[in-house]
Amino acid sequence: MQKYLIQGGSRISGEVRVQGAKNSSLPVLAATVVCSGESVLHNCPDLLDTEYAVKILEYLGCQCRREGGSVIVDSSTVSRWEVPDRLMREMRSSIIFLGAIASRCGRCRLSYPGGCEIGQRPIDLHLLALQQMGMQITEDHGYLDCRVDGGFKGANVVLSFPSVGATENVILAAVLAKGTTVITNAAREPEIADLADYLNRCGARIFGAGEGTIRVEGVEKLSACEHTIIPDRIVATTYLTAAAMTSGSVRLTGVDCRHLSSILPLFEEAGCEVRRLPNEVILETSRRPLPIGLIRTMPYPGFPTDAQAPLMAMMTMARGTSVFVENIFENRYKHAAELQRMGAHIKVEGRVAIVEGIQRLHSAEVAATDLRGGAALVLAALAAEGTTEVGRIHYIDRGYDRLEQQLTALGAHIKRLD
Ligand SMILES: CC(=O)N[C@H]1[C@@H](OP(=O)(O)OP(=O)(O)OC[C@H]2O[C@@H](n3ccc(=O)[nH]c3=O)[C@H](O)[C@@H]2O)O[C@H](CO)[C@@H](O)[C@@H]1O
Ligand SMILES: C=C(OP(=O)(O)O)C(=O)O
Repeated sequence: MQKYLIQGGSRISGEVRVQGAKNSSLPVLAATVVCSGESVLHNCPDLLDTEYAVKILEYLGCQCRREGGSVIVDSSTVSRWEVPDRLMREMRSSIIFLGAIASRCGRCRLSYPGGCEIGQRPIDLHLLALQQMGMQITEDHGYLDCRVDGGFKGANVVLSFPSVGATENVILAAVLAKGTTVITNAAREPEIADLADYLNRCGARIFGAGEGTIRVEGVEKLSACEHTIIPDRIVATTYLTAAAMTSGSVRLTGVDCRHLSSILPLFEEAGCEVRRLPNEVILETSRRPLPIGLIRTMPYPGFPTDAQAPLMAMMTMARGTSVFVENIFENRYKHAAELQRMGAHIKVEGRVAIVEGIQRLHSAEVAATDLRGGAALVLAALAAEGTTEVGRIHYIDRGYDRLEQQLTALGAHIKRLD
C-alpha cells in the first residue's frame, strides 16, 4: 500500500490551479448515459473515482478516452443495464448510475454502493423517490433489480433531507420522463447546478437547480454536448488550509469564489488575509491561526462536511479552542484519533469535537481513514515538526489530482513511497 513521507516545516507559497470538482464530474459522467452521442467533458479531474466511473461506463458499453484534462464519452453504444458489485463497491457515486441507466434502458441491476465509511449512508431517499416515479424494485441477494416499465413518469418528489445524491438521481430519472417532476427540498450544492447545466446543454429542461425547488420537464431525447466541470471547492479549501497552517501564502486560480462563501470568512476569522478576485483567491498569513469559535457542517450554502477534517487539522494548532459540530455524517471524526498521534488535543463526544490548539504538532506514523480525513493528515504533516508517514493514501487518491506534485510546487517536501 502506498504512503506519503512528509517533512514538515516548509512554508507553503505560490500559485496553484484548482482541479475540476470530483462531485460534479462523477454525476456528469453518469449523466452521459442518458445523452446519446459523444460528450466532451473538460476540466475532468484525473482521480481514482473518475477512473471507476469510466470503468462503469465502459462496462455499460460506452467508448471512453482521456485527452489531457478532458474525458470523452460516446454513449451511443450502451448495451448493458447492470453494474457489477466489484464496481459498485469502489465508490459512493456508483449509485448515481441507477437513475441514469434506468432512464436510458428502462431496467437496471446493481448492488449497494461502497465508498468512504463516514456514516451509514443509506439510499432510502433515492429509492423512495424513484419508486414514486414508477420504478419497481426487487431485492435479490444483495442486488437491486429495478424496472421502469413504460419509462419514468413525472412526480412531485419531496425529500425529507436535501440529499445531494438523491437529488441527482431524481434529476436523471426526470429528464427523459413523461411529464414534469418537481423536487421539493432539493440539495442546493453547486455540483447540482453543474449537472443541470450539462443536461440542459444536451437539451434537457431543468429549472431552479441550485435552489430548494427544482422543476424538470421531461423531453424525448438528449444529445451529448461539450461541458466544462466547475472547480473543486473542497480541493481549493485544502490548499488554502495548507498555506494557513504554514504561515504561507497561496494564489488559487480557476476557482469560483461564490462557492467558497461559507469557507473564506472562516480563514479571515483565523487571522488570514484573504483577497477575492473574479476567478482567484489569494490567502496570506504570517502567524499561527486564531481559533474559529464554532464550525457546524450544514447542507449548502452552509459550511460543507467535506471541509470539516481539513479545518480541524488547522484548528489543532490554533491559538485557542474551537468546537466542531458534524451535522451531516454520524461517523466523520475518524481522523481525530490520527491527529492525536501527532500531539493534537481533540475530544470527540458524538457529533461534537472540541479542539484545543497547541503550539506545534509533531511527526508520527498515521494512516488515512477516509478521503478528507487523509487530506487533513497531509495538512497536519506539512505543519508538523519532523517527518510524518501518512499511510493508506489510496483514500486521498479518490479525490485529489496530483496532490504531491501540486504541494511540491508550493514548496512542500512530500514523497510517495510504495
Ligand atoms: C459524490 C458526492 O457528491 N459526494 C458528496 C455527497 O454525498 P451523498 O450524495 O452521499 O450525500 P447526501 O447528501 O446524500 O447525504 C447527506 C446525509 O443524508 C443521509 N441520506 C442520504 C441519502 C439517503 O437516501 N438517505 C439518507 O439518510 C446520509 O446518510 C447523510 O447523513 O454529498 C455529501 C454531503 O454534502 C458530501 O459529503 C459528499 O462529498
Ligand atoms: C465523502 C466524499 O465523497 P463520496 O461521497 O464520493 O464518498 C468527499 O468527497 O469528501
